[in-house]
Amino acid sequence: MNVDDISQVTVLGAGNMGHGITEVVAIAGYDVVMRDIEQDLVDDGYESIKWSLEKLSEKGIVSEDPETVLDRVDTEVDLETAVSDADLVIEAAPEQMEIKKDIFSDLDEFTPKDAILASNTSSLSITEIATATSRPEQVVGMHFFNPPVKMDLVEVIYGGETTDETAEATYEFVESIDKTPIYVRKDVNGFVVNSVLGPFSDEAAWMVSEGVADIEEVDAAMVHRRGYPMGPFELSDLTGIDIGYHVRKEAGRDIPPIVQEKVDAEDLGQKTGQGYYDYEDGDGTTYEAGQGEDVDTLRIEARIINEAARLIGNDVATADAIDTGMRLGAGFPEGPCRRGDKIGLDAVLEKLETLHEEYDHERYEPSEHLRSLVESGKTGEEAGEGFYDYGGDGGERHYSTIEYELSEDGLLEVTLDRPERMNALNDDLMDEVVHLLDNSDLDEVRAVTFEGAGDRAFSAGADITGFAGREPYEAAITEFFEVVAEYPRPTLAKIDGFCLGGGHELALACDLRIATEGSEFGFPEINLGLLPGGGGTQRAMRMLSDARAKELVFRGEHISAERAQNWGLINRAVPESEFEETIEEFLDDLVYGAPIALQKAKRVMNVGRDQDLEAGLELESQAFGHLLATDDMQEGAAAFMEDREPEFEGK
Ligand SMILES: C/C=C/C(=O)SCCNC(=O)CCNC(=O)[C@H](O)C(C)(C)COP(=O)(O)OP(=O)(O)OC[C@H]1O[C@@H](n2cnc3c(N)ncnc32)[C@H](O)[C@@H]1OP(=O)(O)O
Repeated sequence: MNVDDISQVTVLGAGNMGHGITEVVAIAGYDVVMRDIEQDLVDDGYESIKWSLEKLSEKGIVSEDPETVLDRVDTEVDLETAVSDADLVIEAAPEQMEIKKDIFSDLDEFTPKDAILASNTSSLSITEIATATSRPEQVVGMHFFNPPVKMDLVEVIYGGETTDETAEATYEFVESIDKTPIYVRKDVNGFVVNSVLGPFSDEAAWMVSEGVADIEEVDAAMVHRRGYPMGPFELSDLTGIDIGYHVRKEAGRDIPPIVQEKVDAEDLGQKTGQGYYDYEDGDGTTYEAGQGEDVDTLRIEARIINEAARLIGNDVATADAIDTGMRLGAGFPEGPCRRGDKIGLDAVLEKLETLHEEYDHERYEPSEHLRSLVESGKTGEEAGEGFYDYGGDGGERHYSTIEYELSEDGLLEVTLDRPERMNALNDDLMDEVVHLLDNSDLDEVRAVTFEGAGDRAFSAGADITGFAGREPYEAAITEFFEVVAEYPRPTLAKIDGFCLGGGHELALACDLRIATEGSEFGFPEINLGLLPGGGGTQRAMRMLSDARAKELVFRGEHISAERAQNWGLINRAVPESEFEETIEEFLDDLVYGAPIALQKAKRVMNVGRDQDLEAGLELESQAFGHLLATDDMQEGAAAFMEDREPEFEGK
């Protein structure tokens, strides 16, 4: 079976995961049967899909109308009828091995022989589930995150017998429903995301149990100093303290005393009203920025990074897969491998060794892979190589927050690739764009486009989670915008969705801007007690009237693409259906236009704008004179005379 053979999908289970997966698959255009054991359950699931589709449609996230999507969803109670035509079955039944095995045994009997049988389990062994069938090579893990409609990640897990063909078809199917798959190549407990997440809460709990920090301090430090979306205790309260407790018990791991205390008292988190924080009489979390200045956050991060290294060393997943998984599945600001490379793997190893010596416990035992990286001098970004290659020793630099492609015609397409954060600009992303542009070969590049990954945003601005703990002297971010603005080739921003704050400033640093009609523009910085610090105040004043520029900056409101076009902030606002075509038309002129003339025109216009007319005219005149002597000018004139398209070579 390969992905093109998949047209009919059945989802087993109409609960939160089941109906969410059904909805995602139907939105992508597949026919889906959603099955549960009782009609009431199926009806509730169907209603939930309907409600959710209406919301997504109101927000413009789903363009088809809800009824059309719902037409692709059938509901069923009888298992045999539900799966008899299925090419792919995704089981999302309760997390009990016996239930799963019964289902898979029935699936083996009722589904077509070549159907792929996937389980959405988050904690059970795929290998064991597969033993209930006579075709374990077609059984695979397909772990969605909750809620499937919002969460972009799906872990594709190999069971002991899963073939590459099955895993690849599943991986490609996940891509076809607009989700991001990562391979988990061995059926390890917790797969990737939960394995790496384990030490986050575990080490925090040991630290508090030992009295080296308190709960609020640890949560504040991890959120406000290290940029995690939640503190470890806050997260445990959300997921349920008993869940982590049972995972440790089943894996035979020691239980930190503070966890044992909470479980004994049945204070299990939000669901019982009381956990590490009080949700019944209190307002939940009580930590604040500024607390936890002395917390040793490396203790927690070293264990996370060590776990990631262990997975890589055991061939469970690549560094890239782990980092993607932790960003998309757990909301980490950056993956543990990338973070480890920044901290320095030698420092991480040293921390683990010190802890190991102090506590003599296996949880601090450095993994073989981490040791071997450090021993071979691959200690991270500063050394030029760690988990990733940073271009040390002539290697090619790995980019983790952007993607790019350079076509043969010379179009360099740059994608801001942090869709889970609306492509917010963090230090890595800005650094990677600067590195890419600084190292590009101008003989090969004729024009550059910037766009955002995903379907929600060009970019929602600078990454707000990275602001905490920043010193004023670290705030100089203009280099990034200036490198874009001064790049000697024409640049074009392809804007589809939110274009805010620093994202808006990036768009303004480009020469041209084309947007879909539904896009929104704004400088919301004022609402954060900031001002646009990436050139926005200055560029807006030069591009717009005073009144309009100040309206944008002072009010912090969004404006529509139509208004942005009327104000002259963007070149075109077009319906989504005309977006790519309009861009093609522009790029045709930029990519095949006379490169030196375009370069000179850009420079003269940018530099001349900030000078008086006389100086500007002087610049223009010098550039004009220079162009008269180029081969391109000869070619342009000859093509005109011969009534043909010119072929400029940039000479
Ligand atoms: C020098 C430059 C300075 C600046 O640029 S300062 C930043 C200026 N920008 C902003 O203030 C915009 C902040 N973002 C928003 O207002 C909203 O988002 C939107 C209106 C863009 C969209 O709202 P909705 O549709 O409700 O989505 P959602 O749940 O808020 O966002 C989805 C995920 O994206 C993360 N995110 C959005 N913008 C940023 C950002 N600028 N920095 C870091 N993360 C951001 C969110 O937190 C969330 O993430 P999760 O799903 O984990 O909760």
